[in-house]
Amino acid sequence: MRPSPRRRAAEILLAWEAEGPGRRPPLERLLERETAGAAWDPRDRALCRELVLGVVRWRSRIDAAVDRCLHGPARRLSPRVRQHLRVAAYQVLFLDRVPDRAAVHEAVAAVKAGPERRAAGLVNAVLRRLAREGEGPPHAGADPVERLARETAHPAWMVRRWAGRLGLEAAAALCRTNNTRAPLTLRANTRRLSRSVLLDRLQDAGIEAVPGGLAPEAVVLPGWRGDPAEIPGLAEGLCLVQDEAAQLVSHCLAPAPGEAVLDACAGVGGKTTHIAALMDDRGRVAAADPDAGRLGRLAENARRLGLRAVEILPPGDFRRLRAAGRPAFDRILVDAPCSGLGVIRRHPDIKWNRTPADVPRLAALQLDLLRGAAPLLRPGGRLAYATCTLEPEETSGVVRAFLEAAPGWRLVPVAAALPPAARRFVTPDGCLEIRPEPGGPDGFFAAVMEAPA
Ligand SMILES: C[S@@+](CC[C@H](N)C(=O)[O-])C[C@H]1O[C@@H](n2cnc3c(N)ncnc32)[C@H](O)[C@@H]1O
Repeated sequence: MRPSPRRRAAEILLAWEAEGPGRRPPLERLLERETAGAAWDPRDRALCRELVLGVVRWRSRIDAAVDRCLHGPARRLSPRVRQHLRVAAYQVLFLDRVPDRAAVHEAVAAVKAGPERRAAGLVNAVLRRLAREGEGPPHAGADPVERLARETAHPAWMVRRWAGRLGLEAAAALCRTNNTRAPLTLRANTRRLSRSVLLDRLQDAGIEAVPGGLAPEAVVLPGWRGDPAEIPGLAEGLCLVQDEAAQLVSHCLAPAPGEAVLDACAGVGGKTTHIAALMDDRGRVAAADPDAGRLGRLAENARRLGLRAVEILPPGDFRRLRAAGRPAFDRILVDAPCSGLGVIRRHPDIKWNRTPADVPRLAALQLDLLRGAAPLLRPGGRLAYATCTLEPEETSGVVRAFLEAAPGWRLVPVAAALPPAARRFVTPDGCLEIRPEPGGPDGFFAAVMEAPA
């Protein structure tokens, strides 16, 4: 039977919220798993995705609006009913293309068909009132941070952090950008074809495609709303999905053909495969990660892209290589686990999964990983550090702490390795630091350090 995107969206949200903050599975993983299979129509899959991400993006505002129509906190509702209400409320409040009555009808029918059928009348009344009255007056509290947090559906601790560092106006711009749609960006597999040939192919297939403004391999699909798996050429390995900021990180590392490179936190290999392509697939790119599932996907990606220089190490922490007496690497990339506060636009679940304690905890792990990578580098080798966050503790703070305890090491300015258009994101001390802007790349940080010769 054809799955219902609205009902499945509510089920995905229910599964995501079953755990508390910090323990919830990444929403992207749930979405992939729950919308896989031939029974799904690509448009239904895209709608389910839109609903899940939209509800999570606007979660606190949706809840406030529902509570107002409920005359009481939504907490008294069963978790399943609450998710059906949220999915319908998102459509009523934020999705113009869906008629309100269709959204209300579907939610009421879904509740009627489930174990809490007695709540169907309440769901109907709440959603009809919401459709009639909208969200109601905006929050009028005195604290500007609280007001901004409510308006943009962010946790107050995050907004306070940004407002304290950047000022209220810049924090507001960042929060608003986080609620915009991120562009879908591809990286041309330059082992197979040039960016201009990829652009021609996409345009011939009737897809709006433009060259990215920052990375030389980047192609942006501004109007793409469907399932990325449907992009022509993706399955044949002509390109892969990767944000431009992430593409710039591999350029910062500046690997050369024939070198030995370690991608210490390789994940699914977005950067591993880029590094191999930048090396003309000559030399060796060893990929390490503790997560066996991600390494399995990396193997598929490398095969699809036709890259032979990629060598996938058995799952585990790369620091064990030291005891195994592996030969030294010319370059190492530590694309470390981080709070991800620079990629909220793509992963709105990060807003509700993170806690303030994550930032110092992750900063300590990042410093450990850098210190563990340093002995694996040859004298004069280069160590690149990257995170998709802009929190100073996880970016410049880690680099500073590393360099303070590493005599003879120096920071290598990344500008020379970057295309001219990307140099506006280089900080005075030579690191890459991108703050998300509407339509632009993700938030990212990268620094390159050189070992003493
Ligand atoms: C930011 S992601 C890497 C993304 C990847 N480089 C890419 O471009 O697709 C961080 C990775 O670090 C891995 N990781 C987590 N803990 C780690 C550890 N202690 N040592 C090494 N890697 C770790 C995670 O499994 C995750 O895949």
